Amino acid sequence: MSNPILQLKNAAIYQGDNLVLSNVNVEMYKGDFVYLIGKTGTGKSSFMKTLYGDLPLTEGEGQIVDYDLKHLKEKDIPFLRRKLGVVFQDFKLLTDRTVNDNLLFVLKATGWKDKVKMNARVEEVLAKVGMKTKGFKFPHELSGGEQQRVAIARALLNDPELILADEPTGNLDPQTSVEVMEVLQDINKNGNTILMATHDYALLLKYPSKTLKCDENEVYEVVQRKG
Ligand SMILES: Nc1ncnc2c1ncn2[C@@H]1O[C@H](COP(=O)(O)OP(=O)(O)OP(=O)(O)O)[C@@H](O)[C@H]1O
Repeated sequence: MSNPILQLKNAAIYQGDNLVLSNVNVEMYKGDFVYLIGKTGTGKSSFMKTLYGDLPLTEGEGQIVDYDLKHLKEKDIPFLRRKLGVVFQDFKLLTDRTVNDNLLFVLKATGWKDKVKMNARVEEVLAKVGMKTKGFKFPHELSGGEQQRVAIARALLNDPELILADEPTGNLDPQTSVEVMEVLQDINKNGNTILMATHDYALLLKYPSKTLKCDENEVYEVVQRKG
């Protein structure tokens, strides 16, 4: 088997001095789609934040896309994040510019220079999420589901080895959640690896996949019952 994209061994997740999760052992491989579930406050976001370098890993071992989380330096974080695509519940689009400019902004910030290639890449990722014709719109001219598609397109720009989606459907109605989930399923089928935190059990039942649960300061795999 190839090397894991994500591997945590006996890791502990802290918020400041507060232990949120202990003894975390998780592995993910290329092409996996893994859910992270758990009640509110059980540590899903803290887990995600540790993976993208927003919280330090101080106990246990953690490797993610070839970075060692335990010895991650401040200067490594932008480079780590280039290998990850992070999607948030509240989309986090820049409201003062169009969809195209939101995406071009990220490309510029991550070192792209060639305008022709940049425009082509923007068009390519928008096509992947079914938003090719909406690049000229401002975020406020889009529905929540469309904004989340753009956020997913933004996450795809630098061809990430792992997509971390923290409650990506949390602000969306059930029908729109399914549409966004279809996008995530499509990109997973095309080879992208995805870790998705959610408390939307309807989605889990509709799109069953490996599921990790945060509960009582631990993370463990749960086996879904067949419907
Ligand atoms: N910035 C912070 N400083 C201190 N403690 C925090 C902070 N953020 C979260 N916590 C605490 O860490 C624990 C885990 O919170 P976390 O946000 O990771 O849970 P969650 O499962 O993602 O919840 P939700 O589904 O509501 O987002 C909670 O007890 C919370 O109060």
